[in-house]
Amino acid sequence: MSETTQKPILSIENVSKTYEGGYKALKNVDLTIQKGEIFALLGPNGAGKTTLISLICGLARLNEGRITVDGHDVKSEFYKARGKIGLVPQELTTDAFESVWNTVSFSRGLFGKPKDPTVIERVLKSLALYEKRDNKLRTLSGGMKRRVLIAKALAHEPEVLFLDEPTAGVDVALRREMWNVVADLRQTGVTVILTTHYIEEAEMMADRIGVISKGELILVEDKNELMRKLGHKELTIVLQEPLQAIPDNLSHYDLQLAEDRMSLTYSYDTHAERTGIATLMRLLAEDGVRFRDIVTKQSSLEEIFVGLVEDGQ
Ligand SMILES: Nc1ncnc2c1ncn2[C@@H]1O[C@H](COP(=O)(O)OP(=O)(O)OP(=O)(O)O)[C@@H](O)[C@H]1O
Repeated sequence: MSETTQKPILSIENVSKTYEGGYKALKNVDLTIQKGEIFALLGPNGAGKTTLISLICGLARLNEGRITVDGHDVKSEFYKARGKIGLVPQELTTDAFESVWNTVSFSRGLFGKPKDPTVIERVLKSLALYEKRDNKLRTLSGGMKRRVLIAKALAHEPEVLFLDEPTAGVDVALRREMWNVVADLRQTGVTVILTTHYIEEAEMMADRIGVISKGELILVEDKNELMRKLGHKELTIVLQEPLQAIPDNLSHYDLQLAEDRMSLTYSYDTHAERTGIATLMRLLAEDGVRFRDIVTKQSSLEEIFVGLVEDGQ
């Protein structure tokens, strides 16, 4: 696809953020996002997700590193950069007695864009809100209110949409509705960056996932690749005597012999119907390989996630 050769819609280079008082909330973050991607920034409370979004949107001061949105530097070309961004907050704070149409039109005006009913109509239709355009906000369901937040953020035709914890504090049904809304946004071509605490939410919505922990972007990976890696575990077989080589009848197993030849490590997929462990043990016994102990361990990625979940509690 030609998209990979295009200039990125968002470029974050070596960005750090130290708050007054000396707290370092972000450390040397590098990230490039291509147009049309749906990207999830996953991390526990306090990891730095909001700080990063605030720097991109100009809500916090950027002192270290560089950020561009569609080629515009967020510091030296703030208005151009900001105009490319739609920011969806968690709560609706606008006038409950205002109509859907007026609320969304007003948001467009805030960015200095001329009135354009065709744009507002398109945005409302894309979010299944057009029928409700004359409704006062207070009469809308929770799901509709959340969609109004997205419509407001899209009214000035941004290139990048930020969703800050789109399903925080919502029930299961509404969470699913939000996932569908984000999936539909893909058709509009807008790039979506969302923050979340939940692995399954990132899995449902995103093409790529970035994991942020204690201010560091510790991992950025294609969603499918990440999920594949996540299901892996390691089984270490501690031997009674050193083994010179892996026996031939075990060559199709993903086995590694330790340097001291005193242990074998087998990497397997926990989601697979058969892990192959029982057969492996039988074949080892047939080969006369005797073992002292067996230890299972999650992959390093799994450890990262377990750590994240524990941190987040
Ligand atoms: N204005 C500020 N001054 C000092 N420290 C701050 C400020 N804003 C945030 N922090 C600290 O920076 C760290 C990162 O906060 P941030 O809000 O970016 O995390 P987060 O990943 O968005 O968390 P959450 O999921 O809870 O929103 C936290 O330890 C927070 O206390």
